[in-house]
Amino acid sequence: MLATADLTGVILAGGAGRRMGGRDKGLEPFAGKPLFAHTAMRLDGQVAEVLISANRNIDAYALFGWRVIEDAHPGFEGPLMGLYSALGAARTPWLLIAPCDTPLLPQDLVARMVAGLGDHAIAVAFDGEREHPAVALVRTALKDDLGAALAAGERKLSRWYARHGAAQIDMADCVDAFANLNTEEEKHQWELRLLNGAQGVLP
Ligand SMILES: Nc1nc2c(ncn2[C@@H]2O[C@H](COP(=O)(O)OP(=O)(O)OP(=O)(O)O)[C@@H](O)[C@H]2O)c(=O)[nH]1
Ligand SMILES: [Mg+2]
Repeated sequence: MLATADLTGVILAGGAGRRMGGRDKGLEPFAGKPLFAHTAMRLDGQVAEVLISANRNIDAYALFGWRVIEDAHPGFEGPLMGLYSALGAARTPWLLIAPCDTPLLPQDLVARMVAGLGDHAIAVAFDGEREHPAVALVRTALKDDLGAALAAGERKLSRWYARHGAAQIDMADCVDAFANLNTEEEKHQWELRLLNGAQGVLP
């Protein structure tokens, strides 16, 4: 069984945020703090190190104290590029990625992902209906394999996972945990829901 010391947590915050007016989504205020900090704080303490995968406003992200990793190839190539860059920066044999815009991920995310990994090299979260490829546990040794896939044009997380026979981690009991705030409207709706009684969901 993997221990805290074996894991690096990575918050993917390097996207273009097109559906949020092109703004840096991770830095958008949400329920009192920047969106990315919700997930980063949740992982902190459950992993050896938290990394922030970002491509803009590096100084603003760095203010929070976590190491910031820029994509190896700039140009908003997608989350697979963020994963590749983080695999190169990690000092542990395993990496757990999570998006910057899912502030409600379960408190015990790390334990759940680790428990369901088995002897796979990748585990991906599953909400009972669909997979969430940006919530995954990945073996750091796959870096070169991913580098070759990227060089061959691959840009889709799920397609690269499929090559390695990823384990599915069933989280059907907490579908709301995967609430994904892509637009200003979604962010607003979730802020209202939390204010109207869902407090306690957030740390
Ligand atoms: N490091 C890195 N992360 C990325 C990149 N593109 C997307 N992501 C992250 O991957 C996760 C899922 O991406 P999306 O929800 O599509 O976010 P986005 O690309 O910023 O938003 P849209 O432009 O509206 O699609 C988010 O946490 C993004 O920050 C990238 O090129 N590099
Ligand atoms: Mg996108």
